[in-house]
Amino acid sequence: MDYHGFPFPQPRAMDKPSRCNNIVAALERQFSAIAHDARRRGLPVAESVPAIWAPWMFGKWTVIVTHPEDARTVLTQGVDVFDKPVFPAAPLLLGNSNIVFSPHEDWKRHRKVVNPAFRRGWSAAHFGDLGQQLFVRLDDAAARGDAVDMKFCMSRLTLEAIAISAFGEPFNALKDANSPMLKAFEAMVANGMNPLVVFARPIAKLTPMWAELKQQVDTFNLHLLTIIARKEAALKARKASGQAASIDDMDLLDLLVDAAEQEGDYTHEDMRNAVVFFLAGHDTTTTALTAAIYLLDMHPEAQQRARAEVLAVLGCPSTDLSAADFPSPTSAETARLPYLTAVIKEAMRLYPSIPHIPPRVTTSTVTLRDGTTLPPGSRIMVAAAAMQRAPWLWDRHNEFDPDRFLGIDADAMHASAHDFKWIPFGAGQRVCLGQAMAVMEMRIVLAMVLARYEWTVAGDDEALRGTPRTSRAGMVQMRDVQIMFKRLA
Ligand code: HEM
Repeated sequence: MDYHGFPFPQPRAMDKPSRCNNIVAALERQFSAIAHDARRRGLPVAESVPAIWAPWMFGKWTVIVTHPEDARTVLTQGVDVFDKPVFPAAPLLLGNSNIVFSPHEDWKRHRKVVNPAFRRGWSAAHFGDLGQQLFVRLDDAAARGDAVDMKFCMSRLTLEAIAISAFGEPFNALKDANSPMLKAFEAMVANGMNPLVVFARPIAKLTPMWAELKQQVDTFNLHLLTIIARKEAALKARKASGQAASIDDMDLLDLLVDAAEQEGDYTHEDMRNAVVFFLAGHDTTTTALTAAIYLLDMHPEAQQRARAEVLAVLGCPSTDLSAADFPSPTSAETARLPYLTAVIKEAMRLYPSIPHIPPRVTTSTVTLRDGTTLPPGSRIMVAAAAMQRAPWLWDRHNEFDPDRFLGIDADAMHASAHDFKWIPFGAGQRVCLGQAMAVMEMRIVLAMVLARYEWTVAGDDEALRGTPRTSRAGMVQMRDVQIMFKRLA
């Protein structure tokens, strides 16, 4: 079958994403609508998740693949076959050039500068400290018998993780609800990620929200520029005193400042776009952590098994210890938690934070697994969410079963270890840069929570029935997951 940009069935009856609360239901409805439309046109239809289909998205036909072999082709071929197109996601927040959405040529510049910060590993103690800060909130809620909004708590924690680990500056997101940096960030993101702003900018520009958003971006940038100015002054002072700055002592923002200082082709504007790291690493990790906590309640035997593994590694710390004295796993200890790691992988399989890997565009003619030929300039996306729940790829595809990952090297988070059917972090050259950070953060925080509490889901009705609400648009976010924590005896 040849694809020249028009003969694919347009899923006219497709649900509008904004009306779907649940990603599984949304995907099922989308696929059945597409299948119905294709059958009406006499086209062959796969009986479950289609391996390839092409809806009309953002003003263009977009080929979507859900077969692991096609995923491998799309994500691992070089720039001479696939590139990332300029994808104007949240341009007001991210500017026109950034590491996540820029095409190859521009991306290389960004990646070269930030690579060292992500290569040298992360401080387990930082994440342990965040776990202790989280305990203060959870202890308090447990003592009062209050439910905790899990997404809210995890969202604060993951924001703080990036602020400290990558930028060396706390937001105080867990400690201080009125932290200026936190408030500026949350206000900016709420408007900046609004579907109207992301998908229908010309209309958004006509609304008061646009002016408000511009104001919020300015406020956040001002905070960021203040930090940058401090870093620049420190760098200059260090150089003036003849001390060479070692890359090992520099955080992500130090590296960006240094690159801008050395001029080259790295600019102040690029540096300010560092906000992309907050956006890339914050909601994504929040969803994975919230999903894991939720699923561990719905499956008490898995919660107990994960806890037993953690306690064996941590040596059964007394639950009477204060939050500040509670131990956290070291980096080496996190590598001894295979079952917990399998739980994280299974949570990310069922609720991938990024359901469709950002689009690629063909730079030469490409033939897909079933013989479909795509001419240069075709837009294509890999549907991670659909693939990770496809019944023809997974046994009991909608069930939570961490054991399915135990036969695989526990640390293997790359797609090739899973034959490309598990790809929550993407794959190939543009694979998630923050993967190692996110995995370490999730293992440490979940291990600490398991060692101090047991928990149950409280409300809402859909969550109690096993289908927590998830938000729409481009990312999966868990909503209304209310949890009651109880300190372990
Ligand atoms: C569970 C957490 C996370 C998930 C599921 C996730 C997922 C992803 C995915 C699917 C991509 C796109 C890959 C592609 O286009 O092929 C990506 C890219 C990226 N992520 Fe993550 N991410 C997570 C956490 C983080 C964190 C904590 C950071 C940094 C603080 C981060 C930074 C990035 C960056 C910089 C890119 C662009 C990489 C490039 O193109 O060179 N991510 N992530």
